[in-house]
Amino acid sequence: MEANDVDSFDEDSQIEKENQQQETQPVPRDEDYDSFDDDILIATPAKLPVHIDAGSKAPDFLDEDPISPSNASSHSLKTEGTQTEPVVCEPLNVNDDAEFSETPTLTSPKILGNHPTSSLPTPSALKALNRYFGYETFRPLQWDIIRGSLDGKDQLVVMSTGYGKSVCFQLKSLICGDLTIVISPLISLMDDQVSNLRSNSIQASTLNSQTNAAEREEILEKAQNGTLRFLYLTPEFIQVSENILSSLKHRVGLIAIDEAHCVSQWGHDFRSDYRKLADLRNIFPGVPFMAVTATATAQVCQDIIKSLDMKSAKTFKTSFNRKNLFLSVNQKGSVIEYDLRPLLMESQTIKGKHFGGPAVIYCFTRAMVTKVGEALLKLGVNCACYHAGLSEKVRRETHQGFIRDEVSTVVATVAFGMGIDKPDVRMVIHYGAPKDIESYYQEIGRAGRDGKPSQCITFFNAGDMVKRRSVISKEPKAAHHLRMLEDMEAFLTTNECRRHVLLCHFGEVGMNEIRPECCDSCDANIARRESGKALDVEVGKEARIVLHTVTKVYYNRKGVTGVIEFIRGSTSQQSMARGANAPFFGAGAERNIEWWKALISQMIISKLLTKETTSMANGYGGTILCCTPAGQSWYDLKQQSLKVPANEILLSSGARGAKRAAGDAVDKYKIGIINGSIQKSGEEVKILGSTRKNAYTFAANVGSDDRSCTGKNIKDLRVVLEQLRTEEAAQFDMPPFQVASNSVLDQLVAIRPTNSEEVDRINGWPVEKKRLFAEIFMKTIATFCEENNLGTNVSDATSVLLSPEQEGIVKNSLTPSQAAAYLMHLENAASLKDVAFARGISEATVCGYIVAAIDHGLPVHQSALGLTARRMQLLEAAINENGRDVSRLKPLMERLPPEAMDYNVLKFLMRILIYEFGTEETTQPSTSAQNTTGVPDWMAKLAYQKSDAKRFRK
Ligand SMILES: Nc1ncnc2c1ncn2[C@@H]1O[C@H](COP(=O)(O)OP(=O)(O)OP(=O)(O)O)[C@@H](O)[C@H]1O
Repeated sequence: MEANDVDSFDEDSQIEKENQQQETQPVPRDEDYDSFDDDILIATPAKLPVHIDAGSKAPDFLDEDPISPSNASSHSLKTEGTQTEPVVCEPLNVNDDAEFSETPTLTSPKILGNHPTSSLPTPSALKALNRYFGYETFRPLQWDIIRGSLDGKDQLVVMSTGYGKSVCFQLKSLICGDLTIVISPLISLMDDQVSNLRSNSIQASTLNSQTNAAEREEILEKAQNGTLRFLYLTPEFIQVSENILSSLKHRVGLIAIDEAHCVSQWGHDFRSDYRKLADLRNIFPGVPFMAVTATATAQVCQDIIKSLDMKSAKTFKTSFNRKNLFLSVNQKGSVIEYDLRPLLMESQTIKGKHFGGPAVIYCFTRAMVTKVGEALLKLGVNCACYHAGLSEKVRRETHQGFIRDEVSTVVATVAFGMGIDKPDVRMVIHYGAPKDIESYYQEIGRAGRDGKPSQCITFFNAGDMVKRRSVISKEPKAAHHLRMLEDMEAFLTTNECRRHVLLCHFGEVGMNEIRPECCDSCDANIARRESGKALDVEVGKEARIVLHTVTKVYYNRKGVTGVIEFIRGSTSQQSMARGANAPFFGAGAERNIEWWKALISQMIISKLLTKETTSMANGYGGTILCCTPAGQSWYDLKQQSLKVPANEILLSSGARGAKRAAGDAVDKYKIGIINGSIQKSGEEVKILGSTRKNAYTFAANVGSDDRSCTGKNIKDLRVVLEQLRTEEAAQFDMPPFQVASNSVLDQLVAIRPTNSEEVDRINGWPVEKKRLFAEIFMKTIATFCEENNLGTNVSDATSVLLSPEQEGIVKNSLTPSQAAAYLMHLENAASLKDVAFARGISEATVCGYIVAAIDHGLPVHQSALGLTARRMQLLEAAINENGRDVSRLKPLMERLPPEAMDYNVLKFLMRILIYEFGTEETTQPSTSAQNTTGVPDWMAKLAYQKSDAKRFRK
């Protein structure tokens, strides 16, 4: 194949340069990339003397028989609803005997008899959950999985990131008092988990290349005498430690394989030593395996089961959907600062600017890590870099600094992937296209593991994909990885719901609808729908031209560039314009290259076309555009209609920069928009009423003198408790989130406990943490509340500025998302941007939520939302000029000075007016002259008499 037939990996074709801003950097060298193997340090342990003690120490709280059905039956089923619902819980058919021979081997010392445990959580299990994790209930599937391990079964657990896999494999030893071996890929990850367990007084250790001989002996002693509950090992360590492991065989009750997708060659992080883990069955016959991962397709699941020899394994799966993550994609510009600055919070802490909380920025190469790090330092962000080219010491410091909140942002290669066990990461940014869709899912999985809203933003341009392809094409299993990259590209370029594209990769369907708080595509579609713009574009005729060119002109052997050149009648492709092809040559000349590229992207997403990799005569790799079987059958069946999701490019005429049309063909191929502008003459219009029916009251005017609590001092209390958490963490040498999670802080602020009964109501604070820290937190709360005249020991501190009637409206008339965003605004006088950051959603979505609150007459903060008297007066004038027609925002916006108003402010002011004056519906557009008598009194007065504001209280 000739070089000019395909889209080259190594240089962008002329046509692309013409239309896209691409990075001009050369394709990076191999050593510029990090694989997570870089983080592993392997050691061959010395042979050690082995002591075996027969007794096993059960935990002191274990005062009941953990498996007694009679105990279990006295308890109701306790499972907590969470962000992701389980979707599958059945055996996978790997081979014919996979479903059978479910016989727990009784040689295992810790398998609890041959009778199955109760289907309800036992008292001892609930007690352990509460004591060590601070929770009262299991999340769906957790108990089923723990039960399976108590019954000695092999299990594969595929649970979304942040769901609570650790509880699944940690509870067995805490109930039974035996030892769980946890196999984990990274030393840093093991260290974090061990430190977390120890901070809850659980005996846990790790053996790796960095453990010295004396420590090793001590750890083995504890493992053998039954004191140790968890021993974390890397798969590489296991390969060289048969003697050590054999010495523990009477103690081990469970083998947990964390990040089990590393077992599979079809996973995104294959590790050859993971594949040898089935050998452990010879050392620990009958001990159950629990393989856990957050990212596994059906193919990877089957591979794990086969490779680990888990013939009768049950597979548990939850949905891959992480509802609290907002997904968005931005075009990457040429100046890093310009791209990242808008994401920074306006306020800054003493430690500098930040992205609304801890953030991780992933880059493709080490060089890019350095550049982004430098850009952030210039912007005043307290950040650190992490990649495998840095020394072990520097990496460890960065990691520790991040989990201890000393640096807010880490800029990293994928070497900083699975090893981040920090629950409160608020933003994950990919600066450059991610490697593939599974790596992307794993990396964004670091965000919001505490369940709170968090953002995942990718910056990319077409050049990134070219570079990615170039690197992947040299890797083993290139075809498989290129397919995963293709799914990544579909995610990045889609106009449909991005979550839908992501979940489809993992075989989860049914998410393809427009939802708020989901992704930027959904937001754009919501805005499009609200403003009456088209959601779909009819591109049937153009799609036929593309398919004809791909299949009949080039026989699936041409890149995107060449295909578009032919369609647009470029002289470089003139030689192909013969015979039957002549009318199609130049048939799309009236549209520009960008438009055709957007169409081809949509056709790839719709699976009518695909990109395939090929090698060119010059030795380089490249991609060609091929018709899929679905595309071929659409074409053969002479289909004329194809609707694809609209975007701004496809909705535009695409005429900019278009070349001269060749022949008459052009006129035949006109684009058709399905949904046009909504309002046409004679349609229903809304006229603003002329008399005020309700008086709207702003938050500043709502009485609070007689209330003990305001949004401001609640916010201050939160800051005081955060500071206390940092001080305590430093004193106990642990990360702040281990002292108290953000959710615990939220509850402390809401309840403001000053006695142990109230402290006990706090969910997610383990007993040991309460023992260590509750007293100091209670003292600080009591002092603060006294000084600020705040009530203590209350359960609901949310409705601080509202009357009981308004509280009822918030609870009953707003959706939970609307209520949460609205209360955040109300209690903190937070701007749209602040709320959007805090909740990890777009400003447009927050705007919609606050509009819903205004529609119910709930107060908002004027200054936080930019609702000035001048703006209201301008709007009033524009409404009058528009015949008091308030059905559409656009005509009003056009009458306003551009610098005076934005759409969000316009929406708020308009809804306040509608709340006050109501609307009259008519089919006759009003032609009445200006009517200035309708200017609301409150706004006119506010402009001149601020002190008069109280008059407008309810
Ligand atoms: N039953 C429960 N109730 C409430 N919270 C829980 C429960 N079980 C676990 N969690 C919390 O969920 C969060 C995530 O748990 P965990 O670290 O085990 O996630 P994970 O599934 O291992 O995620 P990842 O794949 O990202 O490492 C933790 O904050 C944990 O305390």
